[in-house]
Amino acid sequence: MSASADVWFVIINPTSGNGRAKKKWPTIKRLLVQHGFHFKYAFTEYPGHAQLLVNQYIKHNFSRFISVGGDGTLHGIVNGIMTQTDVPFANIKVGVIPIGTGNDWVKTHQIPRDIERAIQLIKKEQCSQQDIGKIEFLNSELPPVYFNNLAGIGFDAYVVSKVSKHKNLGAIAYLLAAVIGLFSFKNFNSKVIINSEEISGKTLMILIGLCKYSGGGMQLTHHPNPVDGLFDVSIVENLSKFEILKHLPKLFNGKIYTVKQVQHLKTTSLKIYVEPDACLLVEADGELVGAGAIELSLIPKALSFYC
Ligand SMILES: Nc1ncnc2c1ncn2[C@@H]1O[C@H](COP(=O)(O)OP(=O)(O)OP(=O)(O)O)[C@@H](O)[C@H]1O
Repeated sequence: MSASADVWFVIINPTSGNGRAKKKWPTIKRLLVQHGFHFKYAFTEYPGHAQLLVNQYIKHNFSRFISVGGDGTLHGIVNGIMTQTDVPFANIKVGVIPIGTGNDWVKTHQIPRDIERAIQLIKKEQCSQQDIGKIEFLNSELPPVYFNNLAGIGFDAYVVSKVSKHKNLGAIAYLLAAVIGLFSFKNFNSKVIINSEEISGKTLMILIGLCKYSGGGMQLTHHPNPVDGLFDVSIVENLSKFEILKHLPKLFNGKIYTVKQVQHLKTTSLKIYVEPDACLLVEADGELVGAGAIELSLIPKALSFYC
């Protein structure tokens, strides 16, 4: 393979946006050529493939990647960069053409949903560095997972496990899965070690945010900032189903901090212990990544994005 730092590598997830990425690829390819990009490309063939492609192509000197897909595709690319040891993370740059279902990460960075405008933005080659989160599983052999948007344990991960069958409905799928999920999810006991403090009790979910939006436009943490070197943590205590439904609009309008059963904290690291038998799922950037107790740490301004 010809190695070149000047050639872009484009990763397309054909399933993103309910198949829209595959349909739109001929248009995207034509626009990339029109805008003067020299690139190689590959379609992901299975979940997890984006990470392997990035691992592999970094070895061949590629340092500029473009994600054509949604938050899950970008998550794979981020993990491909963070799990390789050939090149310093800071030398790799990522652009995004958002064509997924939720497209939550791009909202924080105001990356246009319009394909040509997204390409023009990448073409400007102006980068911003962003904090990246690392999740380590305390009671299993699973490898660490990195995230660029938001991670969570409990109800939100349960929703992620249910959302795929509704994705044909677009971003509303997350809300629908949340409402349906309410009737089968059971709150759990947790212990969070954060800023030398221990917070224990019955919990609905714990969210660890870097960027503002998740779940198709929900705002689940208070004032997250992807460049401040801090996680914005929401510990959502024992809300009943009725209370969740009552507060539903606050998940979208940024007023979650007004709900008294939600504690907000900022930190660079935390540990979350949960009942071992509850088998609580963990999600990162809308992808299911594991289950059980976790430790999270923040890597300041680890990655550069065209935005
Ligand atoms: N060829 C493939 N077949 C099946 N799944 C794939 C394939 N390639 C990638 N995937 C998986 O598809 C999932 C969804 O991708 P992605 O998140 O980009 O799209 P989306 O779900 O439509 O958008 P969003 O996450 O923004 O709502 C990811 O978990 C990814 O690992």
